Amino acid sequence: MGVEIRVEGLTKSFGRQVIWQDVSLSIPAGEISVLLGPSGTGKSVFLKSLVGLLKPDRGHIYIGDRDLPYLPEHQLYETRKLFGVLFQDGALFGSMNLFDNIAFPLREHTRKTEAEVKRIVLEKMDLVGLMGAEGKLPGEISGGMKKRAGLARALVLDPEILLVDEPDSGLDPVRTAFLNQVFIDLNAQLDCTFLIVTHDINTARTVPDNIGLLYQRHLAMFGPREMLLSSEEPVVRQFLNASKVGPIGMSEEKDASELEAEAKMGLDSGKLPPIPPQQMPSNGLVRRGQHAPGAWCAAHGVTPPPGSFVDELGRNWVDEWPRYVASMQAGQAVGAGGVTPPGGPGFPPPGPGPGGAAH
Ligand SMILES: Nc1ncnc2c1ncn2[C@@H]1O[C@H](COP(=O)(O)OP(=O)(O)OP(=O)(O)O)[C@@H](O)[C@H]1O
Repeated sequence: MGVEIRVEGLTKSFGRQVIWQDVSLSIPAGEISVLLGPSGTGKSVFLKSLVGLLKPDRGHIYIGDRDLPYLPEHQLYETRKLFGVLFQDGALFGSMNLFDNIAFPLREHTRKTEAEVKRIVLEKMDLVGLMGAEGKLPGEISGGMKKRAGLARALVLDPEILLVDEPDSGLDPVRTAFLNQVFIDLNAQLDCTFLIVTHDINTARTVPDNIGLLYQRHLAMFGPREMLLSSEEPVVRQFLNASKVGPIGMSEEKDASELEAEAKMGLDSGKLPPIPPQQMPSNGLVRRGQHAPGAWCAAHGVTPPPGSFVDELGRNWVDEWPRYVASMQAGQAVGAGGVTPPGGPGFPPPGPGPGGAAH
């Protein structure tokens, strides 16, 4: 089922440079969370701290009852086995083919036979859509395939937590969309908590169950996707809508006179854009963290902007969702008499679980 990561009062600096301070949040077990923030706000430092590669100045990172920064070396080593990490470039060994790259952690950290190694590696390669590429070298494959190979390797020890650093870096929008679909499908099939650091606003708006935003050495906000997408908080609003108008400027923060000038010019239309439907697993499985579209807004008395939860075919998924779930529960294949996901493969319907309880 994945495990919860509970962070309390975490602070990190390098020399006199404070990266972030007093960061507290709970990353829910089994769900997908995304961490956003302007460049240089310390997102990668946060990931590295979670996995114990960097030591915070103070604060706690609880995985169950283990407080990671204060574990003795041998317990830290054991606890790290709960994590799979996908680094930006996949971090593959250039001289090894994909099979050996993916098999590496199994051969290093377990006593599995070569037959077992082969079964597990092929299973993970299948999960990320890389069957048939076992013999390729990293230099012979595309950037998207490298990321998927790195992902297969991150999954090979069946982690409870998957940390992903900027999966979209160096990928075109189509490859990014494909990789996002892989994350959604994996999260539906595996018992694993996902934390993805990204700059890609489209990913942040459509993939996660929860969003966090680092800004000016603090965690500006962390919570359910719909909460942040309907937030009027200026930094959150500007970042999630990729707007030039707001407190974030070229050099991270704008001064008061710039903000006043923007306000005078009335550059901000005052309207939030619609909340897009959340991406759905392509195999029709319902993910643990998914909730009925609009459930959070309804539970918290928030009126979503007009057009929220309407797909590009004009269907309102607040209404369509119960029919979709019913067709899944009746065992109908997607599209075969049930409700068809919008846009076909690669852009499945929004989703939540039956009952759609809010966070
Ligand atoms: N090992 C280190 N020693 C000293 N400073 C570091 C170290 N690692 C990171 N930093 C500094 O910490 C700050 C945050 O870096 P980090 O890479 O975490 O930012 P980021 O939010 O991931 O940025 P981006 O979105 O551009 O990747 C930067 O100023 C960086 O130079």
